[in-house]
Amino acid sequence: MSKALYWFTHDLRLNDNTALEALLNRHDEVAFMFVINSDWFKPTNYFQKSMGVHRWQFLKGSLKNLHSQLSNHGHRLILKWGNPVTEIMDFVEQHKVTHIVTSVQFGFYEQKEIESVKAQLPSVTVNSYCTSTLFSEEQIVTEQTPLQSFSAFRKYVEKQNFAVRKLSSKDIALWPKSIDVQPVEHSDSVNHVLDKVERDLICDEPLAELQFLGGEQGALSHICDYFSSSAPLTYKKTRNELDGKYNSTKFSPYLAMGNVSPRYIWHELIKYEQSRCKNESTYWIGFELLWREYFQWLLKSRGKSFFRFQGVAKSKPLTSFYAHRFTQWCNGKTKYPLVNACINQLNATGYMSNRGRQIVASCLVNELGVDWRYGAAYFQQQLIDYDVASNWGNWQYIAGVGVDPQGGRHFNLSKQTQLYDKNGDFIKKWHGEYDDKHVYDLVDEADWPNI
Ligand SMILES: Cc1cc2nc3c(=O)[nH]c(=O)nc-3n(C[C@H](O)[C@H](O)[C@H](O)COP(=O)(O)OP(=O)(O)OC[C@H]3O[C@@H](n4cnc5c(N)ncnc54)[C@H](O)[C@@H]3O)c2cc1C
Repeated sequence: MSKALYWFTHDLRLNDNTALEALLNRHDEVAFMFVINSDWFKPTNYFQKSMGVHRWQFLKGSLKNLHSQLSNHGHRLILKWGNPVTEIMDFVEQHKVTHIVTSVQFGFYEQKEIESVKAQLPSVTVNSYCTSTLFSEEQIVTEQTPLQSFSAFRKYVEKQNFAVRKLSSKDIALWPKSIDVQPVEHSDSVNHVLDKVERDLICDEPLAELQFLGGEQGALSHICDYFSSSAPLTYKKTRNELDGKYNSTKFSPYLAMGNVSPRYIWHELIKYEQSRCKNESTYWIGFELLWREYFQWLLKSRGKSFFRFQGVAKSKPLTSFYAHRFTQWCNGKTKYPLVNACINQLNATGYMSNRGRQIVASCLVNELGVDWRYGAAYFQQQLIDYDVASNWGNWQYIAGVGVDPQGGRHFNLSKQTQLYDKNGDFIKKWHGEYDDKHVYDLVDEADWPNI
C-alpha cells in the first residue's frame, strides 16, 4: 500500500496541477502539507526579510483558500511552521509515508531542500513535477536550449512550435482516503497556526488592505474578469503606465504563489484570440509570459550565479554599498520624485508596475551607485508577486551583469517622468516630492580629508 504526502510549495492550487493529479491517481492514502519557513521572517538577506507583510497576507489568503478547497474533497491542509526539511521528515517518519510528491523547484535553495529530504530519507520515493512553467523538463532540456539571451530562447521556442502541455484533468472523481493523522486539535488548525505565526514572527508590523485576494478562487475570478474585458486588446499600449487596474494583466501575484498555472493563462489567451480578436497586444501578453518562462529556465541552469555580485555575465558593476543612500531609496526619500512615488506605491501596496521597477532599479544602480543585490533583496521582501527567477533575473539585467547583450540599462529619470507622469498625477498620488537638503549623502565634515 502506498502512502503519499503532497508537499505544497509555489503551487497553491488544485486545478491544472500535474503533481496533484499524479498523487491522486497513484496512491492509496494521501496527506497535504505546507510549511511556513520561520527563516522567511528573519532579516538575513542583505538586512531584509525574505517575506514582508504584504506577501504574507497574500500567502495567508492562498492557504485558507487551499484548505477550504481540500475540505470539499474530505481532506485538510496540514500547516506547520519551522524548518521545512525537518517538518516534512518528521511527518514522513511518524506516518510511515512511502512517497513524497511535490513540484519541481527552480530556485537554487528550494532545490537544496528537496535534495536534503531525498538524501536523509533514501527509502522514500520523491517525485517532482513541473507545475509552474509553460513547458516541461522534457521539452526544455537546459543543456540543449539556447539560453544565452531572451531573443534566442524565444525564437527557439517559437520555431520549435512547442505546444504548451494540455491542461491536466481537474476533476478526480474519487479522492484517495486521508492518511490517518491524529484528530485536528485546535492548536493544529490552519487558522490557529496562521494567527500564531502572525503573533510570533510578524509582531506588530501593520497589515495593509490588499488589492489582490490570494488563492485559486481569487486568481480564476481575476483572470475571468480580465479576459471578459477589452483590456487585452490594448495591452501593448498601456502596459508601461505606472498605475491602473487593467493597464497590465496583474497576473503576477497569482503566478508567483502558484494560485494559477501559466498554462491555464496561456490557454485563456488563445481562447480570447479565437473568440474575440488576435492582435499585436494579445501577442505581447504571450511574449511577456515567455520572459517569465525564460528566467525560470535560466535560473535552473545557472543556479547560484543568479545571486552573485558579478551575475551570470561574470562582470563586476561599478557599484558599492552606501547604507544611507539605500535607506533613502527604501523609504522613498531620494531627490527623485518619480522614484520616491514608485517606492511609496510598493511600500503601501506590495505592487509596482514593470516600468516603475525598471526606473527605481536603474536609479539605485546608476544614480545612487548601490550594489544591485540590496535592491533585489528589498524587492524580495516587499513584492507581493516576488518570484526568485523573475526578480533576480531582472535586477541582473538592469545592473548589466545578466544576460542582456546590451549590458545594463540606465533610464533618464527626467525623460521617464515626462513620458509616464507628464502632469505629475502619479507623483502627487504617491507623495513623491521630498524636500530635504541632506537628501543625498550624510557625510560628516570631519570625514573629509584636510587639503
Ligand atoms: C527589477 C525588476 C524586478 C522584478 N521582479 C519580479 C518578481 O519578483 N516577480 C515577477 O513576477 N515579476 C517581476 N518583474 C517583472 C515584471 O515587472 C512583473 O512581472 C510585472 O510588473 C507584473 O505585473 P503584471 O502581471 O501586470 O505584468 P504584465 O505586464 O501584465 O505581464 C504578464 C505576465 O508576464 C510576466 N512578465 C512580464 N514582464 C516580465 C519580466 N520583465 N520578467 C519576467 N516576467 C515578466 C509576468 O508573469 C506577468 O504577470 C520584475 C521586473 C523588474 C524590472
